[in-house]
Amino acid sequence: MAVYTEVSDAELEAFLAEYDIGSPESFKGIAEGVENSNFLLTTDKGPYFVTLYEKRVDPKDLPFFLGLMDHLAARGINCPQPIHGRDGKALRTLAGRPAAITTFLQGLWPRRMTLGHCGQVGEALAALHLAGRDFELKRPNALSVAGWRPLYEGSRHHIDAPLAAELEAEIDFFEANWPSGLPSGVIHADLFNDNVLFLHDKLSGLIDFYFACNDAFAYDVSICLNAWCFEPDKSFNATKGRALLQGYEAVRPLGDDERKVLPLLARGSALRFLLTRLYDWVHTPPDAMVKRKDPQEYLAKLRFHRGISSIADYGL
Ligand SMILES: Nc1ncnc2c1ncn2[C@@H]1O[C@H](COP(=O)(O)OP(=O)(O)O)[C@@H](O)[C@H]1O
Ligand SMILES: N[C@@H](CCOP(=O)(O)O)C(=O)O
Repeated sequence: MAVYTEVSDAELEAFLAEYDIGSPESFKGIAEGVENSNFLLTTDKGPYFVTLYEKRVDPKDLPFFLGLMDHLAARGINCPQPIHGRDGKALRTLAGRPAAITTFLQGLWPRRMTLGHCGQVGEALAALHLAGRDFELKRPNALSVAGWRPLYEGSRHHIDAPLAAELEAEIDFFEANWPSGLPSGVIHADLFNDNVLFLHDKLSGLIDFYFACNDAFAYDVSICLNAWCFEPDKSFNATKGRALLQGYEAVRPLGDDERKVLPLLARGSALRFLLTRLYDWVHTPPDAMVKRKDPQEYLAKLRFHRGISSIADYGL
């Protein structure tokens, strides 16, 4: 259960008075989620999604995230659209936290990922990359290579020496070999299966833009290959990988420069999620409200990609 902040009736009433979205009928905490407190608000005009931004979201990034959702929604991307109050503002304060209301998207995220999901995710990712090209605000990727060593340093005393040596060698390698000059723009940076909604097997929404930033498009593709194209036994499913890439390239073909470095990027993105999961694993008390995600899953992916030298080796 991840509702960190309780909202009193009086606080909710004062907050909603700023909007023109009808009279509230119910306001329920949403158990899923890790970072923020989320609520389903139903008014006589329909359902809305209310988020109170908790400590891990830097308030200075909120104009980027909310502005991006506005921008993408205006360009036809199915993502939560921030609701603006009568004063024009989408961001205000509720129960002492920065808070916003967005549209509520129908659909469920898939627990089992199919070929059909992978193709649609590829298409949606490319559409997002194209739609974000003229977004004016910028946000550097705080979890790119420069952010990896601090995560490792904060975790190293909790892991065994061989694993520490392996991770340190990976970070040394990437600090010296991270590709630059790739086609870049706004990326989602966390498009995992729990951030994509489907309705009757058709993609109905992309959510959770709170890691979005400016970085290489191909890096975002590599994040999706890792998140969508491995099986529970940790094996890579090349058929799913092909479906994802074909979906992506139907909308935005990858350049030769991007294809060449995809294995390196996939290894890097595996390390990025391994390190954040490891950091959370050792710093989140076992009785905390949130379920910790398994770092081992991403260690296996990292090791897999380390053995790959070209995109053809994946069977793609
Ligand atoms: N705009 C939305 N419309 C409908 N459901 C949503 C919306 N945004 C998020 N959700 C639901 O809430 C859950 C938690 O949202 P998420 O943004 O992933 O939270 P967190 O950032 O706290 O991890 C998602 O798994 C999804 O089911
Ligand atoms: N997708 C990341 C964790 C980020 O959590 P989210 O609920 O905000 O998507 C992972 O799997 O490690």
